[in-house]
Amino acid sequence: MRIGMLTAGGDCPGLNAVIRAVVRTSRAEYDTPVLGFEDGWSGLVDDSAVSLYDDEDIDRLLLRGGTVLGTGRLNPDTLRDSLPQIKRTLERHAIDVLIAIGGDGTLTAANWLHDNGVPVVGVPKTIDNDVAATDYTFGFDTAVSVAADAIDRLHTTAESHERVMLVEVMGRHAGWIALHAGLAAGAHMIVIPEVPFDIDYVCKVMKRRFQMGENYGICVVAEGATPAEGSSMTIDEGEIDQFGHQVFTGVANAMAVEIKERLDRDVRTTVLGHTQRGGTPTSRDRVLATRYGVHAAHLANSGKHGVFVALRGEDIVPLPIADAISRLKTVPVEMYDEAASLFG
Ligand SMILES: Nc1ncnc2c1ncn2[C@@H]1O[C@H](COP(=O)(O)OP(=O)(O)OP(=O)(O)O)[C@@H](O)[C@H]1O
Ligand SMILES: O=P(O)(O)OC[C@H]1O[C@](O)(CO)[C@@H](O)[C@@H]1O
Ligand SMILES: [Mg+2]
Repeated sequence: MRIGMLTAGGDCPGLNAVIRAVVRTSRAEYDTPVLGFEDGWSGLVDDSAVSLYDDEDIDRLLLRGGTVLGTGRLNPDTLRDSLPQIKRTLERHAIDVLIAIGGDGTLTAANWLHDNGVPVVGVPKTIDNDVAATDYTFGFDTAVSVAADAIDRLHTTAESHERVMLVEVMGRHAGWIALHAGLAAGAHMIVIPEVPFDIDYVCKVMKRRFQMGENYGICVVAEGATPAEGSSMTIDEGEIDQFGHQVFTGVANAMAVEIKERLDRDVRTTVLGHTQRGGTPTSRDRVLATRYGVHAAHLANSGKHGVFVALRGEDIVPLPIADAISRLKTVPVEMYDEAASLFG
């Protein structure tokens, strides 16, 4: 038995903890060698591989952010056209099963490989927390903690300068980071992709704060938020990049211009960007990533394929990869409405 492993899509804290857990479990309990493919799916297409040993270096990966295997995105058509090369790479290294660690996109590719006769086990990662059928993906807790810490710090400077502060966080289609970080740090307004916003309403919420005697306001905005149809604001739609993702044009900055004009207040924007994906994982993410890695290793070593590891309550369970990609897990409107009770 030989295991192949790769990380694909955006990086996130906890990827190295999965790698460590897979290697340690496979070597210690099954004496199975693990080979890493570098830089996402490209490593499999171009045969860029590295042996992973159960040594001190691997053990110390628990705390380290990013991924020692490297990651990246590859045009989905290029990937699909490369099936013969991928199969050749796997045969060359006598790989019996591939562990693919990634988000909805990576798991879509993993499922396609499985349908094409490649044994695959999936591990759900992403700061976006948008993978269906699992309660949480690792990376999310760290991203929320980074964003909440940043918002905490903005309260005092916003108050000192009597400003409206817009904080743009990641979240292409799902507003999980915005919702959780906004709630955790007491934001006065939260805007998410699932609920198109009305800029007049955002201004009304901020204005009400000033009328009540407060002198500042904080609004958290997910990068993928869009104005409601027919509302009095539009934003430029970015093009689709070579990996199939829309390029964002800066929704928070666009909102800032509108808010400044309408409220005649000082407005500032903070875009947290990739700080949310960097650095050491929180304890919660270390534990989740480690548990995912241990379970993925057991599944791979016992010949269970076409499944991914999912967190359901306190348990890690194997589910068909198809369940993970059946839909994007977005914030339910009722959950957003809970948060909306605190707006203003
Ligand atoms: N429909 C698809 N068919 C084949 N391959 C795909 C498909 N979707 C994504 N992939 C492959 O998986 C890679 C990673 O996907 P994507 O960029 O969506 O990130 P992800 O895994 O969802 O992680 P994250 O959202 O956290 O960045 C893509 O670059 C592409 O190579
Ligand atoms: O690192 P890149 O390619 O700029 O990707 C950014 C995207 O990746 C994510 O961090 C994870 O999918 C999204 O929240 C964000 O839109
Ligand atoms: Mg994704």
